[in-house]
Amino acid sequence: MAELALDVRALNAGYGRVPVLHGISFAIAKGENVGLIGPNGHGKSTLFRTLSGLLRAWSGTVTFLGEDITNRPAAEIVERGLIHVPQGNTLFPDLTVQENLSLGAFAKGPRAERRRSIERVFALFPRLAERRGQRCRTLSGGERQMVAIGCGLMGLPNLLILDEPTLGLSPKLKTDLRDAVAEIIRSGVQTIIVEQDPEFLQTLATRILLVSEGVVHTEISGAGGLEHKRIVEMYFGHA
Ligand SMILES: Nc1ncnc2c1ncn2[C@@H]1O[C@H](COP(=O)(O)OP(=O)(O)OP(=O)(O)O)[C@@H](O)[C@H]1O
Repeated sequence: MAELALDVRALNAGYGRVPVLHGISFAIAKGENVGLIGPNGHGKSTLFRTLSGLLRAWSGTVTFLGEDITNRPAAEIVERGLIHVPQGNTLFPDLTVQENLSLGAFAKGPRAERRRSIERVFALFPRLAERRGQRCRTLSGGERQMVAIGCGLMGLPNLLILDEPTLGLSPKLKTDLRDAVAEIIRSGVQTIIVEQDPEFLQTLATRILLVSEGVVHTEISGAGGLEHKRIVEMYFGHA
């Protein structure tokens, strides 16, 4: 069996007494880029919160690069290179683009690389280089999303989790973002991407998991790209 980047086994978690993840299991090999789709409210974000130490697992295990990280502190999980860019606006609104990016490199290893990493983010998103001194509250939605992904990259991820990166973006910005994520993957960063738009995942993911009712319901894979029709069939039951 291929060496695993991430191995999630029988994971249960939820809020208060309400379960959301119902024993979810899946494994991701090193180098694989995986897409995750599924109906709203079926536990995708909850899964990522649990993987990244923001929510306690009730039972089950999460193994990352061969080490058990179940319920480890979030800061430790980030230092190990499992970095989650959550959905929505999570930037510090009164800090500038550059200040927000710098905070993404708070851990010791990434801190030493901070200057180089910022230049890499600016090369990837030239719009941010032009706006490096601008407060994040005045950025457009698309620019904020770029800063959020940039913050994730500043932490030097081994595995970068992007939770609905295209939410609210225009078709043109979606295309630009897809090109940027493709570039991130080419640079050697493995990704898991949650996305409602199958076209966005088509060229980026080599495997797509459908998460429904807190478990992996079904999956499809395709070397060298996934057929749009197969993704739509998986999602809706027909093309
Ligand atoms: N902080 C919270 N407290 C209580 N319930 C929550 C909390 N966050 C999420 N939930 C509930 O957990 C369930 C799963 O939510 P989650 O955000 O994981 O879904 P999702 O699949 O990511 O959905 P979406 O695609 O809409 O982002 C939903 O019923 C949601 O209302």
